Amino acid sequence: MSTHYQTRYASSPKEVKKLDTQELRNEFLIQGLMKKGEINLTYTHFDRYIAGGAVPGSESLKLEAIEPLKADYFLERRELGIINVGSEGTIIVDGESFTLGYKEALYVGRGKKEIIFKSEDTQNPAKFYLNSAPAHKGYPTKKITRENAEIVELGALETSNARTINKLIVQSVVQTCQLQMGMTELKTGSVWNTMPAHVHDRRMEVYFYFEVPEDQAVCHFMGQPDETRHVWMKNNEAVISPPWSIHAGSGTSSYTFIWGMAGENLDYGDMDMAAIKDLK
Ligand SMILES: O=C[C@H](O)[C@@H](O)CC(=O)C(=O)O
Ligand SMILES: [Zn+2]
Repeated sequence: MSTHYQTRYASSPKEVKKLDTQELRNEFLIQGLMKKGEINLTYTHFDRYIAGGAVPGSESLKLEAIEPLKADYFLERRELGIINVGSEGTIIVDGESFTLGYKEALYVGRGKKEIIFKSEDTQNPAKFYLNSAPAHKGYPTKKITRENAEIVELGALETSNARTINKLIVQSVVQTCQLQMGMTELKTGSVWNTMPAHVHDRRMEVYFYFEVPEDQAVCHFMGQPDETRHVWMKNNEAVISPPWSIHAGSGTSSYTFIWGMAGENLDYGDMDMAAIKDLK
């Protein structure tokens, strides 16, 4: 078995308020997603969202149904979003091949039985970042690149938050049940993401940081707007954002991250903004 998983239970703002640094990290930080020759998943009890990574080495990797799904195959009652953050690789969905270059995405709908991951060059493997949510219906598989993504420029260099939001798996681009995913790239010299910050109690979210230089870090902010906490993060680490929490970050350099969310609606713009001056 090359598919591994860990479980995270959901927590309330009341308990999170009392956590120390390590306890906070144990609840929300996800490390070790990208291990060569393995699939590493985290099953969260926030909207039963799964986040993880698949890094096929010399052998291809098959996505197996992990025990908590109690399913014959992974996508029996789920949908899947994949973004490649490594070298070129191929995903074979019930015999149909989709090759993903760097930063390209694939949506796979409910009901697809066999998902296989392969790297083109096993020395420089593909790194597939995976998000999955429960699904009520099977929608067609679709590859998404920059050409068919919805791209929005936000922020300014003056406020250190100039960034490009690449909406990849969103309702204007591909039909999904509840999954939404995209990638935000910080402009050189800009370090703040998702600032001004927001919450959306209707949806949970997971951030996966990459293109963080080896000797740099991203300080991720979470918590209710008037009760924030921070989690220091390295390259290729993810962090769970409960639906009641802000999710924003500031880096010691520019970086890129993937956001993914699920819950009550598919409305990306449905956010409750937290004014910067009100943050505590
Ligand atoms: O709910 C949406 C997500 O938090 C992100 O898309 C926000 C983001 O990438 C940014 O502002 O930099
Ligand atoms: Zn958000």
